[in-house]
Amino acid sequence: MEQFLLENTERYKRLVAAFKPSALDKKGINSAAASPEIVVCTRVRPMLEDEVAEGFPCGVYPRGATNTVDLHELKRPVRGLPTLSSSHYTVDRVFGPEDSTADVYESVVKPIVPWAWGGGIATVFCYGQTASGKSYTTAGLEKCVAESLMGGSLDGERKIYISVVELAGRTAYDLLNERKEISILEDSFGTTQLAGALEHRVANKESLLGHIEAAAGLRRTAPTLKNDNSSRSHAICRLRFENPAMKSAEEGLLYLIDLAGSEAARDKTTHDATRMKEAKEINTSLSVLKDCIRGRALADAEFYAGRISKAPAYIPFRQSILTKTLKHVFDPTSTRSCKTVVVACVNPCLADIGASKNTLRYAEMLRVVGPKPKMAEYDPWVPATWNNEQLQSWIESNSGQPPIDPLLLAPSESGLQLLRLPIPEFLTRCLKTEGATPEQAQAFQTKFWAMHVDSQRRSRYINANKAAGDGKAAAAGDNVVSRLASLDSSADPEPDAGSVPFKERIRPGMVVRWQTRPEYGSFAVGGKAYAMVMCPVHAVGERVRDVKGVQVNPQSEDAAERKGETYLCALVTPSLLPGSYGISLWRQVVVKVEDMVAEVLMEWDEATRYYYMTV
Ligand SMILES: Nc1ncnc2c1ncn2[C@@H]1O[C@H](COP(=O)(O)OP(=O)(O)OP(=O)(O)O)[C@@H](O)[C@H]1O
Repeated sequence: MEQFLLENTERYKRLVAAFKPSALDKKGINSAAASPEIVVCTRVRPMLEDEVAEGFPCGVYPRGATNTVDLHELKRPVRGLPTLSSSHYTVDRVFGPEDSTADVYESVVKPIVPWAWGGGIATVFCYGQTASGKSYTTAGLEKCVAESLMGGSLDGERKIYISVVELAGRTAYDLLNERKEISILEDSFGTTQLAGALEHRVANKESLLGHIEAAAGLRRTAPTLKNDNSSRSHAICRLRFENPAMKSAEEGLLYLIDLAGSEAARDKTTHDATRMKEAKEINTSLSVLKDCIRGRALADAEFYAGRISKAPAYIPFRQSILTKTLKHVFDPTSTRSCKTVVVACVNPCLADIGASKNTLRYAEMLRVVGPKPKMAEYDPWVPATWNNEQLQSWIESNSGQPPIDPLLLAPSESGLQLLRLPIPEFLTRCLKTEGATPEQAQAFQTKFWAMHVDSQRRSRYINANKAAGDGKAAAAGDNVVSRLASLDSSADPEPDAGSVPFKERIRPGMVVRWQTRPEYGSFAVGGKAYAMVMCPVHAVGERVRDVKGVQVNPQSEDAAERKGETYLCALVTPSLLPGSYGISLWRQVVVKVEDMVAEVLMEWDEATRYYYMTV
């Protein structure tokens, strides 16, 4: 084949020069319909000196200022002269041979770094055939990331940790610990852990780049993978950002992934049985990756289109070790917001045109055309329908005291966009308001999310009744579900509650902050104690004892005196998840009204099965 190409180079060049691109069809202009959380771009590297020296022409051409790439193959007909076969591929951004890695970084990667820094998950994949520039691009992007992270331009302080692992077949190795084999495990919370992989804290650019270089060196010189080792394994560089000001908040994650070469399985002539098996595994993992990226993009596109699906989308992330490792990027039940960039690297040399064509096809397939985002009609109970102005006004009047400054929390976001903001970033923005406390920020974030979840539940109920043809129930459902939703919170559901001091409307289920007396001192956590009112002590029988074993209602004169002023309460204590509480129904304490400091609003969260404070 190569001989045929070399013999017809001049003809090929003439045909390419005469090529007239057709007007872009639908696929060339549909970028607005693609998911806003994933950017797919193509990077066509320059021709290398040896490729030029061998006499091969270029076969891949970015089309001017568009997002389209033209690819020209030379076909050998049964009879007659060779002909040109042209195809074009459209992605979100195209980088040509003259674009540097810094250009790629500025355009598509730099915007997602603050996302990870703020507590979100950002992932960059470099995909492509062998020698297309994946490692070159990944290494360059890593340098740019190191500069951004250590340049001081990002908001606040973070502790930065790095780990680098290599996935070869079904085995994972730690590239920062002498290539020790490690396990990819799912813990009891469903989080994927790189069990045994070392994580190194990095405090400056040099140490970060030092670790990256050490990992790259180990990948290059792996004894069992001497030749084109990097093309046969995936390398995952994971940066984790811990926010010391928000210890319980979710950590930000930035993944930079140099994928294995995509063409490995086809090159049968140079591969023995082991290599062929390896190649098959690579192809499977890249194919699963494609399905996962598409699945996630589609789920995101549906979210932005305001569609409420009955069940989470099916994303086959468990089908390969690569996507299992990246579970929280792809798991449809994960509540974490992710942004993804795919750089499809292309070797433009005509000798490698078949593999380039596959790379471009793969990239194009990652661009999901989801449902068209349409702004739903404004509903004051559905945050997903709020534009920026409506969101800001809601924040101002629903965020407690002092009100959170809407310009600091949501300067330009719509309700949907704020729902997608990583939680730590939401909290950080709240705390920029003077006088706002971490408890208030947490409670407000929970309130906003609870409202979104309730609005979805309400829509499902109404849709289900509509589908069953019960219009009356659908209409009534609105009220019933609103009332039920309000009863998932400890807030007094009566409309005038706000104007009555809390001590004058104590009721079962009310949660209070209370001043512990010495006998209950150990129940205060971080200086604060919370309890849920159950009933007045005079209402309980003589056998009832409190958490300390002391009789609650001894019918003494003292207790009789305080009839109605002393309550049997259940302890409310912090639970496993950040910001969550549990109610210990059977650990009861006696609380005097005079010791109750303030009413605290708690909400039940079905998903985590814990209670959270609200405002
Ligand atoms: N944008 C570019 N500009 C200049 N040279 C490049 C560019 N991209 C890649 N190269 C060069 O091309 C060669 C192959 O690149 P690289 O090793 O990054 O490919 P790869 O896709 O990672 O290959 P493999 O899968 O075998 O690891 C290298 O010599 C690299 O320096």
